Order: sequence, then structure tokens, then C-alpha cells
Amino acid sequence: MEKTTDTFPLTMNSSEEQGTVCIFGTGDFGRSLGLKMLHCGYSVVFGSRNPQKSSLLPKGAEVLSYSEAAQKSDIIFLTIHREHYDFLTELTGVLNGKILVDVSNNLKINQYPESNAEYLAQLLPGAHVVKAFNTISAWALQSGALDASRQVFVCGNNNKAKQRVMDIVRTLGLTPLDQGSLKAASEIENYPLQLFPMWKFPFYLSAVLCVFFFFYCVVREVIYPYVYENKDNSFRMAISIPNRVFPIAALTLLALVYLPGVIAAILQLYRGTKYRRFPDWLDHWMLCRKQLGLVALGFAFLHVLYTLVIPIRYYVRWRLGNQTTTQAISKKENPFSTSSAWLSDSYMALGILGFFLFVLLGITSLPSVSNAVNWREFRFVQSKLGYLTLIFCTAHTLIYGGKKFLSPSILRWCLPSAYVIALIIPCTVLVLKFILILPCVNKTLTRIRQGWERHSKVSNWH
Ligand SMILES: Cc1cc2nc3c(=O)[nH]c(=O)nc-3n(C[C@H](O)[C@H](O)[C@H](O)COP(=O)(O)OP(=O)(O)OC[C@H]3O[C@@H](n4cnc5c(N)ncnc54)[C@H](O)[C@@H]3O)c2cc1C
Ligand SMILES: NC(=O)C1=CN([C@@H]2O[C@H](COP(=O)(O)OP(=O)(O)OC[C@H]3O[C@@H](n4cnc5c(N)ncnc54)[C@H](OP(=O)(O)O)[C@@H]3O)[C@@H](O)[C@H]2O)C=CC1
Ligand code: HEM
Ligand SMILES: [Fe+3]
Repeated sequence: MEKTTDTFPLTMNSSEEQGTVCIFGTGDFGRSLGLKMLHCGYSVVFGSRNPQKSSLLPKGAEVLSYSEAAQKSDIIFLTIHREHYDFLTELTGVLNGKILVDVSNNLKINQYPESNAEYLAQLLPGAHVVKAFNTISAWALQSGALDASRQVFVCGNNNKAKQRVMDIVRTLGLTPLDQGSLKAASEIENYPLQLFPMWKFPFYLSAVLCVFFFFYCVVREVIYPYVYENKDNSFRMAISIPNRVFPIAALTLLALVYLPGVIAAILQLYRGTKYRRFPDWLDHWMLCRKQLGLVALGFAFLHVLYTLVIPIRYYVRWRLGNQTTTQAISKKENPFSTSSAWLSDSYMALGILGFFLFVLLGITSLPSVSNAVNWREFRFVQSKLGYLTLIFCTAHTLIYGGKKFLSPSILRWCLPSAYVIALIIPCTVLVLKFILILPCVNKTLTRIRQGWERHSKVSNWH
């Protein structure tokens, strides 16, 4: 259904004349933009250093020299790299009063002291410079932009010029987003250069967690038996140890998704107001919770896959077969232990339920799903079911640990099992959250979040 509204203006415009636009530069981006504009009913005139018509250029477009092309339209798209802008000063006469659209990107963040668009405005003070299109790739223009790349950030000092450009953006079936004056250009130019900014912290954190727990387990399970029993357990590095490291990373990261909310609540209680800014690290942490959660989900997936292959591992089949024959020879039977069966089944069940809710959290974070639920529903899944996920996964690990939990026999070189360490953060988060939802604490917190201030009489006049 949505598609019809999207294609509607396209079909209408192709039969309608939209006026002439000029494009400087016949490179990849210039040609893609020209083709798209021709499809949408514009007449396109290219400006080029060698105006012989190339077979690559879209059919129906005119190609002239830069100065001739500039005279054909009052709006000019510069699809040229910033490094080549200097020749434009020779055209100052024709470019005066025209709208110049700067689409350029740089190779590095803050490569130049000023943004490319501001540099262009300095070169040609008589022209109206508008920044736009730099986040749209030549490929997306041609292949029918995907949802995410439909947005075109636009900024400029002249309002009329900016509106003209935004009209063209709409005619091309894209969505313009007004970002204000040309001062915003440097930020807009940084967008396409950022490499997953929100993923950086989760990525480094999980790398650190994995490396730490991997070596921790190697010391306990490979080096220790080698030193004391001269046993070669190195094969454990392939599956056994990763199947500790990955679930531990999943559990820790999941707990770290909910820790900042708890810290924020404590901070609000302590300050007695919600009108003071959180420290930057907390702000940033809050903003990348989604990414932390998705990385955690990835690790949980790995844990499930590694767990599924346990029964077909050579080592496991060997141990089972060996045990059976040893028992047959000595004519002894292992008695069935109901409590062990209960422990084993209940930790598995908790793991499965925890994983199910984990996946549900992941599904609701897909834009198509989160757009379809209202704010309360989304909050319900992310916050309430999220805590339930954390409870299930923590209980899964606690019961897996079972009775042997803190007994000294499990220490090797004074190091407890890895999951004991992994349980510290999740248990802390759950205990703190439990305290926060106690009626007396929760009442104060709710009042603070509704705008009440403990010292309101003193600070009202601020
Ligand atoms: C797999 C997975 C996917 C995820 N996907 C997403 C995602 O797509 N998007 C996303 O944002 N997070 C996502 N997360 C992160 C996480 O689930 C959410 O950030 C979640 O909302 C955090 O829960 P919280 O209870 O700590 O929330 P908080 O925001 O800390 O809120 C705690 C409670 O306090 C209340 N509250 C908080 N601040 C105020 C206030 N100023 N005024 C009044 N009441 C307030 C809230 O109503 C809430 O009940 C994901 C996590 C995982 C594991
Ligand atoms: N490719 C993409 O997906 C995107 C590109 N951009 C921006 O668009 C601009 C153009 O990119 P793109 O088309 O990929 O680059 P190309 O190198 O393919 O094209 C640049 C064009 O600039 C013209 N030009 C003018 N003067 C010079 C000169 N002195 N030396 C070399 N070329 C010159 C040339 O056209 P002629 O030979 O006709 O004179 C050339 O074809 C850049 O600023 C880029 O950052 C922005 C978003 C996406
Ligand atoms: C289908 C779901 C799941 C199943 C079947 C499952 C099963 C298991 C099994 C069999 C073990 C023991 C591994 C071993 O003996 O080495 C284990 C350990 C563990 N699981 Fe799960 N699990 C599931 C989901 C989860 C989830 C979602 C989490 C948390 C995010 C989690 C966290 C852990 C942790 C921390 C350990 C202890 C790791 C160790 O030190 O050995 N599990 N799980
Ligand atoms: Fe971050």
C-alpha cells in the first residue's frame, strides 16, 4: 500500500516539465543524479571539462563547458571533489546570485578546518550555497533508495535557496530534513564518515570481556591441569572454553544494558531532581543500550549453537562410552539422582526461556516492529520483559553453578569458576532494581520523574 504513495509523484512528474537544472561534473555521482532528475522530468545540462558527449552520460542530457552550462540554469549541483573547487572562482561572474548545491564528502572526519560548503561560500560570496545529498550514494540514487538512505540533510543560509533544493529533493522521491544554516554543514559532512558510532563502545567492551574470560579459562582449564597433572587439555580451547566465554559475555552485556537505568535512578534519588544533566559517560552509555543488547543477543546465539553440538562432540561421546564400559566391567551402576535431574532440567528450561525472551527483545528493536507498537508497548517489552530476561539468564547460570558454587574445591590457584565472576554484575543489577521498586523508594522516584524537586522551594526561582 505504501509503495503506491511513493511512486505516485514519480509517475505524475515524468509527464510534467520541471525546469532545467545544471550539474557540474560528469563523474559517478553527477551521472546518477542526472539520470534520476531526467526520470523525474527535469531537463539536465551537464558542465564538463571535455564537453564531448560520452556514452556513459544519461540519454537526453546536454553537455556543455562549465561556463556555458552555468548560464542555462539558476541552480547548479556541484558533483566535483572539494580539491577541484578552485577553478570555480574563474566563473564568479556567471555564478553570482545562483544556487550552488554542494554534495561533497571528505575522506576523513575534520579533514579541513572549515566544511566544504563553507569553503565554497567563501570562494563565491555572491552565490547561495546549499549543502545537500552528501549522505546519498550514487548507487542508492540509481537503484531506488532504500528506506534508511531516503533522508537528505539540507542546510544553507538563504532560506529561498534552501526551499528550492528541498522541493527538488521531494520531487526525486526523497525526504529532505532541514538542518538549519550552513554552520550545520560540517556535522552533515561527518555523517557518512562515521563508522557505526553507537557500536564502538559495545564492540570494544565485548572484545575486552572475551579476551579476559578466554585467558582466565585457559589458565584454569588448560594451564592448571598441565602443571599439576601433566594433562593436555588444550582441545578445550575450541568449544568448551568459547562456550563459557560467549554466554558469560552475553550475560554481562545484558546486565550492562540495565545497569545505567539503575544508576540514573540512584542519581535522581540522590540529587532529588530530574532537571540536572547526567554525566556524559552515563548519557552515552544510555544511548548505546540498544547496541549493547544486540551484541549480547549475538553472543547468546553463539552459546546456543555451541551447546547444541555438545552431544556430537568426540570428547563427550568418548567420555560417555568410556564411563559405560567402566561401569559394565566393574558391574557397578550409577544410581539415578532426582535432584541432579531437577537441577539439570531447570537450568536448561531457564536458559531456553531466557533465550526466547532475548530473541523477542531483538525482534522488537527492528524498526518495522518498533514502529508498529506504541510507546507503552515498546517500553513494556524492552523494560519489563528485558528484566525478566535478565532474571531468567541469571537464574540459569546460578542453578548451573548449583551446589558446587562457592566450595573451595572449585578454586584453582585461588581463582573461582568464570561464571562466579560473571554473576557479580547481573546479581548487583537485580538487587539494586529490587530495592528501587520497593514502594517507599519507588514513590519518591516516580514523584521526581513527574517533576517534583526535593529542594524546590530554594531552586524554584532558577
Ligand atoms: C536484544 C535487545 C534489543 C534492544 N533493543 C533496543 C531498542 O531497539 N531500543 C532501545 O531503546 N533499547 C533497546 N534495548 C535496550 C533496553 O532494553 C532498553 O534501553 C530498556 O528500555 C532499558 O530498560 P530500563 O528499565 O533500564 O529503562 P529506563 O529507561 O532506565 O527506565 C526505567 C523505568 O523508569 C521510567 N523512567 C525512566 N526515565 C524516566 C523519566 N525521565 N521520567 C519518567 N519515567 C522515567 C521508565 O518508564 C521505566 O519504567 C535492547 C536490549 C536488548 C537486550
Ligand atoms: N560517488 C558517490 O556515491 C557520492 C559522491 N559524493 C560527492 O560527489 C562529488 C563527486 O563524486 P564522484 O562523482 O564519485 O567523483 P568522480 O571522480 O567520479 O567525479 C568527479 C568529477 O569532477 C569533475 N572535475 C572537475 N574538475 C576536476 C579536476 N580538476 N579533476 C578531476 N575532476 C574534475 C570531473 O568531471 P568532468 O570530467 O566532466 O569535468 C569528474 O568527473 C564528490 O565531492 C563526492 O564527495 C557525494 C555523495 C555520494
Ligand atoms: C536455548 C537456550 C540455552 C541453553 C540450552 C543453555 C544451556 C547451557 C548449558 C548446557 C550450559 C553448560 C555448559 C557447559 O557445561 O559448559 C550453560 C551454561 C551457561 N549459560 Fe546457558 N543455555 C541457554 C541460554 C543461555 C542464555 C540466554 C544465557 C545468558 C545470556 C546463558 C548463560 C549461560 C552462562 C553464563 C553459563 C555458564 C558458562 C560457564 O561458565 O560454563 N545461557 N547453558
Ligand atoms: Fe556508544
